[in-house]
Amino acid sequence: MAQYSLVAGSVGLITLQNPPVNALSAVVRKGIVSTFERALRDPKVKSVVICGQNGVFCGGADIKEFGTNMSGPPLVPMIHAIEAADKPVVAAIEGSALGGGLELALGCHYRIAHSNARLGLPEVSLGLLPAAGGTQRLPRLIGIPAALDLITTGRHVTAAEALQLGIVDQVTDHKIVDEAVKFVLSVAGKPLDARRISTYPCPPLSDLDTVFEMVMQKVRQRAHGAIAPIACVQAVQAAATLPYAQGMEREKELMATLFTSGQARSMQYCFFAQRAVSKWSIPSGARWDTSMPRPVHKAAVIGLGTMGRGITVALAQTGLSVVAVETQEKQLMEAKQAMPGMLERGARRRGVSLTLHKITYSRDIRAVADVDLVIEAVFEDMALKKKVFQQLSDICKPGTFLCTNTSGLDVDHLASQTCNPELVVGMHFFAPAHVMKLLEVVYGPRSSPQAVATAMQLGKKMGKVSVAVGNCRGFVGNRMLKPYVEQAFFLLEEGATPEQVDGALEEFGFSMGVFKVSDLSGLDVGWRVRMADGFAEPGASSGPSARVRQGRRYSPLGDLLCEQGRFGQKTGQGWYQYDKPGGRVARSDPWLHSFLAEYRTRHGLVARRIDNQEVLERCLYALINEGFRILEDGIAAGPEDIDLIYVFGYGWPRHRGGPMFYAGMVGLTKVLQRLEHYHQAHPDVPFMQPCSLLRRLVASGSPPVHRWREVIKKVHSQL
Ligand SMILES: CCCCCCC/C=C/C(=O)SCCNC(=O)CCNC(=O)[C@H](O)C(C)(C)COP(=O)(O)OP(=O)(O)OC[C@H]1O[C@@H](n2cnc3c(N)ncnc32)[C@H](O)[C@@H]1OP(=O)(O)O
Repeated sequence: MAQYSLVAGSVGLITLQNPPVNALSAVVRKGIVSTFERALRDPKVKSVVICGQNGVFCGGADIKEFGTNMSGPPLVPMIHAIEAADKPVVAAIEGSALGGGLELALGCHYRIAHSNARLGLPEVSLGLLPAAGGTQRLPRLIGIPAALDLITTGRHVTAAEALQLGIVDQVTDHKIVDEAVKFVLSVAGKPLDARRISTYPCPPLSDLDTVFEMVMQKVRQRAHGAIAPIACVQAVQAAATLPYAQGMEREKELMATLFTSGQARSMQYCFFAQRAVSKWSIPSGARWDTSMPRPVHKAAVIGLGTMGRGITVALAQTGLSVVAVETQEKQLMEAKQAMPGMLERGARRRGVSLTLHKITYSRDIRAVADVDLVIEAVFEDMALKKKVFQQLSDICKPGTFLCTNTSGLDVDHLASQTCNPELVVGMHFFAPAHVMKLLEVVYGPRSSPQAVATAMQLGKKMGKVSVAVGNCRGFVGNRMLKPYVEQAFFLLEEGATPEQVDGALEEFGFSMGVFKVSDLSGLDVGWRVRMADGFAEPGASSGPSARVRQGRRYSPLGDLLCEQGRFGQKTGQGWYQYDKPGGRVARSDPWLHSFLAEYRTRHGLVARRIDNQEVLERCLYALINEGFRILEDGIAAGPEDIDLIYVFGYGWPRHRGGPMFYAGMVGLTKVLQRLEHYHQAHPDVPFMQPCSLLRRLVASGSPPVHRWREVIKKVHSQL
C-alpha cells in the first residue's frame, strides 16, 4: 500500500509500504494512484514527495506478479500522471531505486538521493526491459551512450555516480525525507515544463547509425543468445529516433515479446532460486535460520597456486586479515608479485580502496596459529592434503574452522585427519576465485551446523553465491561434468569435431564449449582425476581394450592428448592450437583432425554425420540425468541448488535457467524418452540410463520444478 500524510503544512508525503523492498505490487500501485489524486485535489497541498518505508525507495515491479494475471492500475499511465501534474513532485531515494522504482522516480520532477542509494534498471537480468518508460526517459535525461550502458547491463550505480550522470539532482547524507521536503519547498512555484523528461529531446549524437550498429554487435556477442539485451538496444534506438509517444509504443511492443518468453521465465526463476539457496538446510536438520555462524576476522590460505591466490585476494577484498602461506620459495615470490596487481584491478573495478595491507605472507604453516578459519588450497592430492590437515589440527587455536578447496576429494576423509572433524567443511571456489561468483560449501557427515553456517556466511560476505552441497566425488558441479565431458569424447569418436561440439554448445548459450573450457583449465586436470579413479592408465590408451574400462565404454582420447604433452592453452596445444604457450585464441588444428581420423581407423570406428541436436541432447541430457541422481542421493537439496551451480560456476546460460529448470522447459517426458533412446543405442554407457527419480517425476505427471521437492521427499522416505 501507500501511506499518505501532510507535512510542513503544504507537502503531500506518499510513503510506499510493501516490505521488504516496497515492490510495486497491485496494491501499492493502487495506493500511489489514490494518494496522488488526493494530493492533487487538496488545495492545501502545493507539492508532493514520494518515498519508501524502512530505508528503501522501491525494488521495482513485483516480480512475483509476473507469472500471474496482473490486475490493478498499470505503471505507465500512473507515471505519466505524476509527470503531468502541475504540483512539483520529488522522489526521495534511499536504499534501492531499481527497475520500476527508478522509472517511477524518472516520472517525478526532481530526484534526491541519500548517499547510500543504489539506482539501476536491472530488468535485462530478468529477461525484460524497463517498460515503464525507462528506455525512453533515461536516454533523454543522461544521453544515449550512458543509458545504453545502464539498460543493457542492468548494473546498479551509486548515488555519487547517479549525480555525476545526471540521474539525480542532489545527494545528501541527511534524513532523506527531511531533505526532500526542504527541497520541494524551495522549488515551489517554479515552472515545471522543463522538468518533464518525456518532453526532452534525446541529446544529439553524431553518426547515430554507426553507434547503434557497434553497440548492437557488442551486445549480441555478450548476450550468447539472450534476447532481452537486444530488445533493450532496440528500445533505446526508438528513443533516439522517434518522438516520445511512438518510442513508448515501441517499448511496449518489445516488452510484449519478452514478457511471455521462456527466457524471461528462466531468468526470473534464477532470481528467486538465488534467494532460495541462501535459505539452506541439510539432512542433519541444520538450517540457515537456526544455525548461528561464528564471526571470522582473520583467515588463512594454505598454498598460493592459482586457486590460493584468488581465494586470498577475495578474502582481502572482503576486508579480512589474511595469512597467506606457501612453503615453496619460488611459488611464494611469484604470488607476492602477482597478487598486488589482482587486488589493484579488483579495487579499480569495484571503485573501492586497496586492501594490500590485509595480507601477510609466510613460508611457515605455524603462522596460522591464531586465525579463525583456514582454507587449504594445496595441490589436488589426497596424501598432501591429509598431511596439511593433520598439521592444521595441531597448530590452530581451538575452534578454528578448517576448510578445503578440493574440487572433488572426500571432505570427510580429510576431516578424519583432525581432532575436531565437526570444524571441517569444503569451500570449493571456482577459478579465478576472486572473480567467479560460485562457492560450493561442502558438508560432511560430521560437519557441525555452525561450520556450515560460517562458511555460507563468509561466502556471502565475499559476494559469492554460496550453495550447500553434500560430500561425494566431484560434489555437484564436477560430478555432473563427468557424463557431459564423456559424451563429448564419444561424439568425437563417432565423427564429430571439437569445433562442431563447441559450436553447438556455444549456440545453445554457453560462453565456451566443452573443449575450449578443457583447453583453458588444462587437459591434465581431468587426466589426473581419471587416473585417480582407475580409468586412465599409462600405456593402456592404445591397446585393444583401450575403449572399455571397468566394464563400460571409455574414451581414452583425452589421455592420449595428455600423453603427447598437449595440455591445452598452457602448452599451446590441446583440442585446438594456440599461437604460443599461454595463448588465448583457439584455432582449428589440422593435426587434431588427422589424429582423430587415425584413431577411428585404428579402432574400427566409422565416422558418421552427427547433427547439432544430437550433440546437445547427448551432452546436456547426460549432465541433467546425473543432476537427477544427485537429487535422488540428497547431495543437493533441490533443483535450484544445481541450477545456480551451473549458471554461476559452469557458464550455463542464465536465460536457460540452469540444467534442471531447462529439463522442465523441454519436458521431462521428452528428456526421459531421449535418454532411453540413447541408452538403448549405447547400453555400455551407464550415465545414459535414466535415473529413477526422473522416471518418478514423469510418472507423477511432470510437476513444475518448484514442486519436485515433494516427489524427492517421497523417494527419500521410501529409501
Ligand atoms: C506488462 C507489464 C509491464 C510491467 C512494467 C515493468 C517495468 C518494470 C519492471 C521491473 O521493475 S522488474 C523488477 C526490477 N527490480 C529488480 O530486479 C530488483 C530485484 N531485487 C533486488 O535486486 C534486491 O532484492 C534488492 C532490492 C537490491 C534488495 O536486496 P537484498 O539483498 O536486501 O534483499 P533480497 O534478499 O534480494 O530480497 C529480499 C526479499 O525481497 C524479494 N524481492 C526483491 N525484489 C523484489 C521485487 N522486485 N519483486 C518481488 N520481490 C522482490 C526477494 O525475493 C526476497 O524475498 P524472500 O526471499 O525474502 O522471500
